[in-house]
Amino acid sequence: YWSQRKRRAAVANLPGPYCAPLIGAIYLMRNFNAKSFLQESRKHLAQLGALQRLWVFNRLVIMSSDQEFNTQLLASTESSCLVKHELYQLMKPWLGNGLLLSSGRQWQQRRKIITPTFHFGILEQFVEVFDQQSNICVQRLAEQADGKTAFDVHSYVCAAALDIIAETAMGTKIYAQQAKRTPYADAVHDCGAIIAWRFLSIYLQNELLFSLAHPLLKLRQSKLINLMHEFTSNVIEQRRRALQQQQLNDSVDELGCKRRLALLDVLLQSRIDGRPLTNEEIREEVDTFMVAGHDTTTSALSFCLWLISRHAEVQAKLLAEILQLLGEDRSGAVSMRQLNELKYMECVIKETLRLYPSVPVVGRTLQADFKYTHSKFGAGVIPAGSEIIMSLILMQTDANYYAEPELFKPERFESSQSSAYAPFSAGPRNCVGQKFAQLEMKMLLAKLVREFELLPLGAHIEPVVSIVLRSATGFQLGMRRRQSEQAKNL
Ligand code: HEM
Repeated sequence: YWSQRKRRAAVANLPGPYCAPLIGAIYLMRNFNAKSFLQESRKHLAQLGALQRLWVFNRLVIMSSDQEFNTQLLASTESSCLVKHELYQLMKPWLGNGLLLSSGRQWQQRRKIITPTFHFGILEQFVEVFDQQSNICVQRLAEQADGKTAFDVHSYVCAAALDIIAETAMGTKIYAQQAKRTPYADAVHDCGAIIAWRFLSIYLQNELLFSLAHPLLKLRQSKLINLMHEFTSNVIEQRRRALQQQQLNDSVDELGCKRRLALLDVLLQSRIDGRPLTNEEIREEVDTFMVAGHDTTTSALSFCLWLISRHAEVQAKLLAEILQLLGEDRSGAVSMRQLNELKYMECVIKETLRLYPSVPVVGRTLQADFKYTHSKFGAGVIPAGSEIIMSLILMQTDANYYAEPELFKPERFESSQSSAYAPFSAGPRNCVGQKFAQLEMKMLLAKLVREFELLPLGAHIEPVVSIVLRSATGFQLGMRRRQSEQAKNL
């Protein structure tokens, strides 16, 4: 237990904004909304530096886009450093104790059974699904590819990403790309926007005050959550029935190898503390993975396609690599080995996630004192109970870590990688779907760029912070079908 005086003394070495008696720096939040958040945070970074302390009433908050501090905290394996920030609890009615929100023993046990379901061998089985669903995405986009009309690519990518996560991790087809509407994806979008709005307002973070001040919005949030839960319960039910009918768990593939079980199959069969997971526990994970598994990759791919459409030289280099490694035959399946060879594409994806990390900010609440060392501030201790907000987006676009940080230059990743780079977070609570996401994004990008020329048409992006990063103007671009090299030479 630290007295208020000792807590103040512990962080006296760090700069911070003016904090008024009793209320602290709460006045700063009046300028924050989804649109202004990035700009405002950049302003504070420029004024006070990458590592700051501030007080909100008696809460001590450390704001860090500092590479040294973030690296040490994220890498820590102490369980006291692995608990998510209180604000994540706003997502609890939606995601329950799924992997993203849970902590302590519960998180540890679940992470242990879930991590192997994203093992290399399983991902290899998924590549076929990535391939087929990407082909459908290409077919759908062909209708837009008139070479002159700007359109928003987000909903196309989103439907493909939804189909992919459902068919791979959940073993269930949901046909989002064939449907006229995707109510589940719309609900994710709307509910995410409400929660992100609440993140930025102190009084709305309180469940009771939110209900009293905005009863209709609270009702809407509950309805959206019910809709999403119904959807995920259906996915589970479908898979449960399929498992019962076909005994898929014992099945072997055509080479006689035992089929590796995907996430939902494992959840349906696992035992924790000697008992199977309850329906509710399974649904929490399915909710978590359905949303974390499609919304993030949709954001990354949308930004990536938009950036490629605005950088002709990057597009040309990318196309050359795709044609060299995958060839021109668009009917053949693309393998995991081929995807792994697409090294320039890897740089394009990395550079996109540097500028526009799908999860721009992550937060923790320290359960014990955290000791750090810093080249400027020396050795220090952040007291237990402090809240840590780590801005990945500010860290990755800081001129102290990157030359010309605002420019899209995939080549910067060809030689070395800065340690001020963590779009998938790092350490024990890093993204469990990182490899999955990279392969999925490579497949979609390879197919789309091989088939279409991406054209710089329509509005500029306007990044806004929701739970994942979005753009207020959407992701507008044009597309034109490429003629094959052979046809051009005739
Ligand atoms: C471009 C794509 C993606 C990005 C940039 C991304 C980023 C991240 C980040 C930054 C975190 C840490 C969050 C925090 O500390 O609060 C995280 C956690 C997580 N991600 Fe991803 N993610 C991506 C794709 C995926 C995919 C495809 C899946 C599932 C298949 C997934 C599942 C998860 C889960 C379950 C966690 C929580 C892990 C834990 O706390 O143990 N993510 N992701």
